[in-house]
Amino acid sequence: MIRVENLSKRYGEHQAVSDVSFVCAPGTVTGFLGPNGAGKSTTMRMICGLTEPSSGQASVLGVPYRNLPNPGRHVGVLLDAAARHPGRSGRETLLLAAMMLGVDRARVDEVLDEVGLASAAKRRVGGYSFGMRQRLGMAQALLGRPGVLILDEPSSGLDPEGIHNMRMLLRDFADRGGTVLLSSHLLFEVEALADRFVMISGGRVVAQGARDELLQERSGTLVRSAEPAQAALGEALAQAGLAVRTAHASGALVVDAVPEQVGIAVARAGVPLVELRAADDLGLEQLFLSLTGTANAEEAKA
Ligand SMILES: Nc1ncnc2c1ncn2[C@@H]1O[C@H](COP(=O)(O)OP(=O)(O)OP(=O)(O)O)[C@@H](O)[C@H]1O
Repeated sequence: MIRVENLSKRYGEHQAVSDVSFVCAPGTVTGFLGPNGAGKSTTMRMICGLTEPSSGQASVLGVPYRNLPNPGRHVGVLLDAAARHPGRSGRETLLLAAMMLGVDRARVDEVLDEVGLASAAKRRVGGYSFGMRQRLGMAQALLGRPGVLILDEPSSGLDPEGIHNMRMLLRDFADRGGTVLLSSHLLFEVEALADRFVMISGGRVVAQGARDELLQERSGTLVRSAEPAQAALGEALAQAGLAVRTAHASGALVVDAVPEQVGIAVARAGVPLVELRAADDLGLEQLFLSLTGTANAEEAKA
């Protein structure tokens, strides 16, 4: 379990993160999404005790990260894949980490295998590609058999096969009861994997929830009555103060409300319906772009 409560971070005049709150439950993958500069890394660093929040708090497994005894045995963290000693081999890097964590050496070969780095394990990290460093970072995060994973842009630099394998690995991890928080600025990287999404823009959470919740909340309700009752339907919606966003040629209306609100309004007016459902004309990608803006937050700031 990861709990983030009203986290904020100010750098001088710049508010990098504002009042961010969310919870990641065991058995789920949470996709933390936002454009460059949105505040994802800063939030994750605050969760892991690497950046001091200006206000608010975060806990992992019920306590602040810094209070976890031997945190690597509980939480696997991948924040900066580039930060590895270039002169050591991948295997040496992990053997050292295993010694510090107090895990057996056999686990090193297990995780090298899991992330697909076994064949390059004896090569110096300095010669690794960015994607290979990401794999190594992932291996290190998994080393202590943690129950929680906090991963900043873990897919960046990976080839399609690497992305696929990582998705499988993380899905399996969550299905066995693990908690995963992973960030990305690209929706497609996490869309197929995440159970919940936290969307952040300009340091603020602009939406959060499961895919269907997010779409349902914002895409409205499609409602249609048989021809003779169409006027009555329009009146019933107006009386209930529900706005019609789109009127389709078929007579169907898309209303800015959840299906329950529309259902109650038309039932009160006694209007017979032939269709009532969540409108699905808005995809997650469109929602993400509309909420976070297509512009790069760093560029917008400049
Ligand atoms: N140490 C720091 N000092 C000053 N400003 C910082 C610092 N770290 C981050 N920022 C600023 O805070 C904002 C949020 O940055 P952050 O790295 O958290 O965003 P991000 O969503 O992770 O972006 P990216 O996808 O580019 O990594 C940015 O405007 C960034 O310039």
